[in-house]
Amino acid sequence: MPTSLETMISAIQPINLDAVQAASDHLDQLTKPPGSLGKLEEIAKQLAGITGITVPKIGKKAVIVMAADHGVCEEGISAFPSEVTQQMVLNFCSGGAAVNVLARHANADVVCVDIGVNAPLEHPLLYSRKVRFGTANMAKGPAMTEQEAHQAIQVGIQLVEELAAQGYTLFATGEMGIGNTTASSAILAVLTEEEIKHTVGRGTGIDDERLQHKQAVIARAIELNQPDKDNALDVLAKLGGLEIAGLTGVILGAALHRCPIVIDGFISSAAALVASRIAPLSVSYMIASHQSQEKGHERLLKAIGLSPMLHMDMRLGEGTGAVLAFPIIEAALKIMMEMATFASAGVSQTDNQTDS
Ligand SMILES: Cc1cc2ncn([C@H]3O[C@H](COP(=O)(O)O)[C@@H](O)[C@H]3O)c2cc1C
Ligand SMILES: O=C(O)c1cccnc1
Repeated sequence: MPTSLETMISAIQPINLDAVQAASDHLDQLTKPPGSLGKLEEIAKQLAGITGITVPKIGKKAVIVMAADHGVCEEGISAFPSEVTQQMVLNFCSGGAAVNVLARHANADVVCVDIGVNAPLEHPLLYSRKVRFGTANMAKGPAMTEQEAHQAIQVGIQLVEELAAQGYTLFATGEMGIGNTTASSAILAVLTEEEIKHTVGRGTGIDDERLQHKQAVIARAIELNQPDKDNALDVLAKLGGLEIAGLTGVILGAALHRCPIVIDGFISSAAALVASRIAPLSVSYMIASHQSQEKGHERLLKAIGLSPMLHMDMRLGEGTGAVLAFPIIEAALKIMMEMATFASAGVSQTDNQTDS
């Protein structure tokens, strides 16, 4: 691992357990049976631990949508052509994609990043951080060099640093890249030593025949590249995508800046799995938003140690599930701020008759 990345990773701190305890004590004073708000309480405690503040305030919110192309598309593994990636980037920039709508609903900003789209793209709202014009075809050789994977991770880390300086405190992962469920499935298979048939799904909606072909392409890519399962950076470089590497950086950057990072669907979770292997402490900064319908996502979340809060039968990516979770996260903080305590409301906290 490059020393700059090692230094950064060693700067990630564990979450503050005193703040978690203080939040837990406060929750138990509120007018409800202990633990009865379930995951809302877990989120409130996690936010306290992440920020080190019992009842933190949320500043600006952003979903970072990393976009890149995949050389493996020439194998015919998606239901859509690669050109859709660049077309969707312009759609994100003009505010018309699903994630734009849901981000507006959650009062969050969409930060769209060209980290490796296979076309020269320009738009006043686009963050141009291209590492290269798409990956190489992983079925014929490594998708990218380790140096490029590292560069893409740094793009993500630096972007979070920039946004944190502008007052953003809550982040979500999003992505766009035709072919990226292939890359994500391959990463999942290698890092968890899982059989390919359990890690590969239909992505944009391929039929049975194409699904079998997709599995065969992934098997070939793994056989050819021989990624080292104990070296997540090697796996990321050989099988990954530039947007997946960029999101790994976003997750590490959020952990470094003590900000919660909401993880979207299958592809975002592949980036989270890589982050968890490179920097295990980063997991406590992650909040899993939803369970995607993509096959393998449940396994992927389990491998990281995350439990999703929403089951919406969604399978889009872009950060759609993650921004949908923003209002729930804010609701958890409102509970901490606005609920009356047993003492202030004059509500009995114990059954005195049983006690006596
Ligand atoms: C119009 C359109 C919008 C999307 N937004 C996200 N994805 C999602 O689908 C792609 C992954 O599926 P596969 O691996 O099968 O290509 C990614 O771009 C992902 O973000 C989209 C796909 C399409 C077609
Ligand atoms: O869960 C996802 O992120 C997903 C699933 C299918 C296609 N694109 C994205």
